[in-house]
Amino acid sequence: MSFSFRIGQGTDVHALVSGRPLIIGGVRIPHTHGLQGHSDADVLLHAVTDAILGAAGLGDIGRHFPDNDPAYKGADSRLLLRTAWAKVSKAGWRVVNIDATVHAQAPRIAPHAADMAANIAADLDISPADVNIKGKTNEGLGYLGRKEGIAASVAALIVRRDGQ
Ligand SMILES: Nc1ccn([C@@H]2O[C@H](COP(=O)(O)O)[C@@H](O)[C@H]2O)c(=O)n1
Ligand SMILES: C[C@@]1(CO)OP(=O)(O)OP(=O)(O)OC[C@H]1O
Repeated sequence: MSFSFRIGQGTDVHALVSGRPLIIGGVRIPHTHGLQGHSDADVLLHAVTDAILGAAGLGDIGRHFPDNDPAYKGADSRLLLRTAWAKVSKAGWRVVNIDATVHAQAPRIAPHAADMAANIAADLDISPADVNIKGKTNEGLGYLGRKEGIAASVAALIVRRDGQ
């Protein structure tokens, strides 16, 4: 029996604005500002979605959920992630692990990392132990350091038994 492994990577960035809730990894975090976007602007889930789609060779989030489609206005990004995962798993893939970094000068990510990992693991049908979430400041530098936005970068490894 042989297996094929593929890696994918995803990145995303959204602007921080007042008057929006801050939702990262499906966790609503009390904060002065939230992320702007067509959907709920969950920067981490968008990067995870791109990473699994990329690993499977299925394009990107905008191809599957166009940001000019009214259907996705205010969309819950967990639903988008689950929909993308359904397409990837239909092609026979399983996720081995997810490693993610949220680039945020503020707020702190560490207190919420376990809840974010639990959400992502539930949506990808894996164990929370296979999802690692890290927070990093930008050391005050650039647009991230000025708290004008939050970015995320994600690596995903997927596996499929050959012949499927
Ligand atoms: N938004 C953030 C930023 C950082 N952390 C935690 O602090 C550690 C040090 O971060 P530096 O950017 O100063 O290297 C980092 O490893 C995280 O544990 C965080 O939780 N949230
Ligand atoms: C999530 C989608 C959904 O329309 O919109 P946004 O919330 O604007 O997010 P972005 O990462 O800029 O683009 C991807 C889109 O698919």
